[in-house]
Amino acid sequence: MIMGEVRCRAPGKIILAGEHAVVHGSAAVAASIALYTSVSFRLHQPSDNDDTLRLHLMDVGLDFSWPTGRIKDILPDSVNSIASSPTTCSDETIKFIKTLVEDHKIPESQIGIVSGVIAFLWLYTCIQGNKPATVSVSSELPLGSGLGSSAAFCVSISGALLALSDSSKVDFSREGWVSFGEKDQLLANKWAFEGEKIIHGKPSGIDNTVSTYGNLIKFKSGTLTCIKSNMTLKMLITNTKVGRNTKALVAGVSERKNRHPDAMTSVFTAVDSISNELASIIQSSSDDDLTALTKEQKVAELMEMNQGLLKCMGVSHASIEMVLRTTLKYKLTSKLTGAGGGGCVLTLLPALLSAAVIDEVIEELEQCGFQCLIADIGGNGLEICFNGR
Ligand SMILES: Nc1ncnc2c1ncn2[C@@H]1O[C@H](COP(=O)(O)OP(=O)(O)O)[C@@H](O)[C@H]1O
Ligand SMILES: C[C@@](O)(CCOP(=O)(O)O)CC(=O)O
Ligand SMILES: [Mg+2]
Repeated sequence: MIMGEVRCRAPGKIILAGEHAVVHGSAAVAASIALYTSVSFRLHQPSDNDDTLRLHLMDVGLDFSWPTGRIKDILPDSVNSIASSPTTCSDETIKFIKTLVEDHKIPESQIGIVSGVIAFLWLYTCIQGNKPATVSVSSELPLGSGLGSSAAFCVSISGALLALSDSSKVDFSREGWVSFGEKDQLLANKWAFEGEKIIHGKPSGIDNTVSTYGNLIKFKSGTLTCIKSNMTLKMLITNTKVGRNTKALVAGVSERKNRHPDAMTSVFTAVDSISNELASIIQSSSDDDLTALTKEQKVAELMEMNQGLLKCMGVSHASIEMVLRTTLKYKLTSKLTGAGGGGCVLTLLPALLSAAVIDEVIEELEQCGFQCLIADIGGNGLEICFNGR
């Protein structure tokens, strides 16, 4: 068994209702999707004769390396952190970490990656100190598209770093991909939230939570409720491929709230009701086909209402509206998912919708330059696999 090497993976997510409003205390409903970010983490052995921390970001083709002495010089305090006590990176420390990232040239077109590298360095130094190692990250998720790549990045990295930390209680004897134990999940989720703070500015915590725990969840003010559902929920995910940045969109909604506090509070309250109703519909057991049909129609209506309110928040986009119009031609309901401003849109695919119609919709959307996918909803969360087995 190789004790200095581990792989972890964490899924992306879709938000069925409540994005943005959840940052302001409303309920939201989210599900994990079967697209994963994977991290391989290997601690260097003395025989490697390599005293550097290496980070390979395969999706963007960027490689970073820092001599461990340089990390210690720049971040003398965080290397004394305790892996079992997640802590927030101060604005001042972010500036110090930036100087480490600036050791490397990042093309202007990939500047969004800087916040991810800062989050990585914060998590790494807090959990592993300044040990030399090689970390590689690759993802099946499109980055910056509303499917929670930032959370999957932070969760998979936190999981891998914690698994090889000095205080790790992870059971190394298990084979294949296995879930984390309850305590390890809790800790990985807390650290991932700290990473998300660096990338999102003011995250609600829903993305890291659904990525850690998987399944279908309701989330409100930091509290997670698992949703048990026997309803078949099939969603088409359309990526408009319009790039956007969650941090800027979240900040934009807060600014709108500051300008119109009463109106925006009412919008958030309405979203709260929508999420709660959606959660109870998908939770309720349906015994006959008629009930299933009614439930589906209600879900569609709630999605439509939520989309209207997201537009009120200022996070829709011409490309999103284009997807809405296109799917409406087929009497299908869509809403943006994640931060909006471009990114991905969900379309509810009713259980009785024929495969031919689905193909037709996809073809029309792809002719607009969008990319469509249908992913399994509500699978596993953070998982670990030990190499050499
Ligand atoms: N696989 C990855 N490799 C490098 N950075 C990543 C990866 N996944 C996520 N990130 C970081 O997360 C950012 C995208 O997060 P965000 O804007 O919240 O969009 P989303 O979470 O919807 O994909 C990227 O710009 C990068 O900083
Ligand atoms: C807009 C928000 O509700 C979800 C953002 O998701 P994503 O980063 O766009 O995948 C922000 C949050 O809840 O932290
Ligand atoms: Mg994100």
